[in-house]
Amino acid sequence: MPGILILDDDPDVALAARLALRKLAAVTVRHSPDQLAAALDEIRPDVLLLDMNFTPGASDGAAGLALLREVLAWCDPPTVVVMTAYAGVELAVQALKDGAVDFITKPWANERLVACVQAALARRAPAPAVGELLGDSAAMQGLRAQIAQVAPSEASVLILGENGVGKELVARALHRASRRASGPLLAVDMGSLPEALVESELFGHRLGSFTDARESRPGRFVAAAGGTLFLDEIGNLPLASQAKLLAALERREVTPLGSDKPVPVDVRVLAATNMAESELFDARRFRPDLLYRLNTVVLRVPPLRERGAGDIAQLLRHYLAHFAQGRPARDIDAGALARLAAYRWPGNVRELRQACERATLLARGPLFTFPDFGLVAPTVAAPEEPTLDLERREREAVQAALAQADGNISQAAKLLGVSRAALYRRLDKHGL
Ligand SMILES: Nc1ncnc2c1ncn2[C@@H]1O[C@H](COP(=O)(O)OP(=O)(O)OP(=O)(O)O)[C@@H](O)[C@H]1O
Repeated sequence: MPGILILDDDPDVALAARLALRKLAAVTVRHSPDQLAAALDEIRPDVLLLDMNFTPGASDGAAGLALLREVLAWCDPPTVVVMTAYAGVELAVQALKDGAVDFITKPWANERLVACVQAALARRAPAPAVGELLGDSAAMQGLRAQIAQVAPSEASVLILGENGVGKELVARALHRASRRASGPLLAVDMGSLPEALVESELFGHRLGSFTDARESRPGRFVAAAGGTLFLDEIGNLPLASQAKLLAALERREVTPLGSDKPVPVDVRVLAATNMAESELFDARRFRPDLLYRLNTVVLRVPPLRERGAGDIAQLLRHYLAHFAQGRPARDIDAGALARLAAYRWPGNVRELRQACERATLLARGPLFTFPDFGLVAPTVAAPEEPTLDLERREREAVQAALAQADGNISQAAKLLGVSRAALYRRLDKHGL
């Protein structure tokens, strides 16, 4: 089960967050920054929910920012979501620049807190070599050249590719090489955001504009001012909200819910989807005018299986060394390397990364063998007695759905009748 660590000196706030989040993950609470290092070591949380002030009366967030930097310097750090007061929007923006993935303003609506942490869990912080898009195949060299070419412009970029191929890394690389690099890069995952919250999330809302709007809140367009807004899983944006997004992009202004005053915005928009292009160009699902606005440049990130054995070997070496945490990593048995290179990798680089973590934890021999990676070899299994073991059935159902959806997480989640985040949790649980 994934883990969440909450660090807040206010016991009431910490308890409220723990109760709201306990269905998502194992939640641990600590109240003092002095306990943080030990807790990270012991729990290895996937997400850290971090308060920004720990001294009575202090509100500048300096303590929180220092802790944030400390946490992100850890090997394989958790994804960090910071908690600020509404008045602390500038602080939130600074935290995003420094590497937090999101912020939540206090007091929060529980639904928003859950959506925000769910998204943070699903996009578990990339490895420290973040942004380093590894791979020397012709396809990856071409992609890096395209990134270098389009990054300095203000053009909207649509990033296409299967789940786990590295679309978010591409977005980060574009931002870093752009003129907005010193501004924030703010990612919004449309796949994990409840439909009812999409517009308030993007455009903000005024106090009382709907039942749960207990405070005014700046939307993501405003929070990303001077930087880049990355709209992930854009294919999940409800049709009703697509018109508003189009208007925001065209007029370069947003109108928060409950307000009639438009606010000018200064962001570059990057979008990504794992949808097949045929689906995306289906006007019943996606407005063509919005699509043309978003796809000034289209970057296609190739699936791992098409990048060749060299890229797979390079990524394996990289992630095995990463998870060895400074200890010498074992070599991979030659037969195993050949099988890994021939494997289909339906979950792409994310699956490879998880397989490396698993192998590092579980391998016992002098060399890594194929079974150490816990991958399901594409062989036809002998018919077996039907099993009543619930865990095993769940694992098999997840594998079958992934195979049927050809590795597409959204589709597999739909087949299973669960959310994407719930599916990610199960993938994690079963080491898939
Ligand atoms: N070329 C690469 N080199 C190194 N690591 C990579 C590369 N591509 C992806 N990764 C790693 O694989 C994981 C998944 O990448 P990322 O989240 O960018 O994929 P994605 O396409 O955005 O996935 P999703 O569609 O599920 O949101 C991350 O841990 C990322 O660091």
